[in-house]
Amino acid sequence: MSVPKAVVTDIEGTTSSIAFVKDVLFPFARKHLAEYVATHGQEAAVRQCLSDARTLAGEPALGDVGTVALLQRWLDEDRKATPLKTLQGLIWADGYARGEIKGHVHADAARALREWHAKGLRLYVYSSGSIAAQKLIFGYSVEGDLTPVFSGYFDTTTGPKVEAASYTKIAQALELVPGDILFLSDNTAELDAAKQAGFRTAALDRGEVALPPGHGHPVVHDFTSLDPFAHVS
Ligand SMILES: CSCCC(=O)C(=O)COP(=O)(O)O
Ligand SMILES: [Mg+2]
Repeated sequence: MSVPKAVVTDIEGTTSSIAFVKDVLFPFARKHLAEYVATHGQEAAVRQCLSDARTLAGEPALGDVGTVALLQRWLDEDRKATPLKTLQGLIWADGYARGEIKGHVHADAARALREWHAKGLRLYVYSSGSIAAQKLIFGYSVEGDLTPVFSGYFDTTTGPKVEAASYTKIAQALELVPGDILFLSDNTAELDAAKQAGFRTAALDRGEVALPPGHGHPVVHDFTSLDPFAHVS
């Protein structure tokens, strides 16, 4: 099989540790959510998130305090809801800018992404984190600014990561046939959806969570053992 023309990568559990997202990013957003909404609640982007959250919850009459409580519940449940993800990105922006957060990216992922980019492979991100949040984790990363290696970013505004239609949309946006794109993720439901859309896939098993048995995707433990230039699926 030919070399893929593009790689699309997940973040949490793939380029970056699950522990960083769960133990640093999510608690930071939870801690600052109420204060952020109180301070920025009149800004159009924040009002839109609050309104979208109420619509999504089917509770259009909820006040700001009730909406914050709803968003905190969603955060605790790790709901991949676009208004929550957008707000998280806005809150993290302050943390990154103040130097309170540095984005975790595994050294092997940073090294490989830079090498693949230098060799001309087109690289994209598809994460449930908002596009703004994706640019922050890679822009303020412990491995330096990785944003120059990426040609584009996709988030839940393209669609849920567990639906094949989302990957079809990404392939159309990249103007590539799905079989020319390799998708990397630690989540086999996402990999199944990508495979259903015709993408090539590889599962990252970094040992933080067990992959379900019998998923059928090629498995690698880090990016070092992943060579898209020799990839066969
Ligand atoms: C952009 S870093 C925060 C990631 C995040 O919010 C999340 O829900 C993880 O989603 P992923 O699709 O990267 O597993
Ligand atoms: Mg993931």
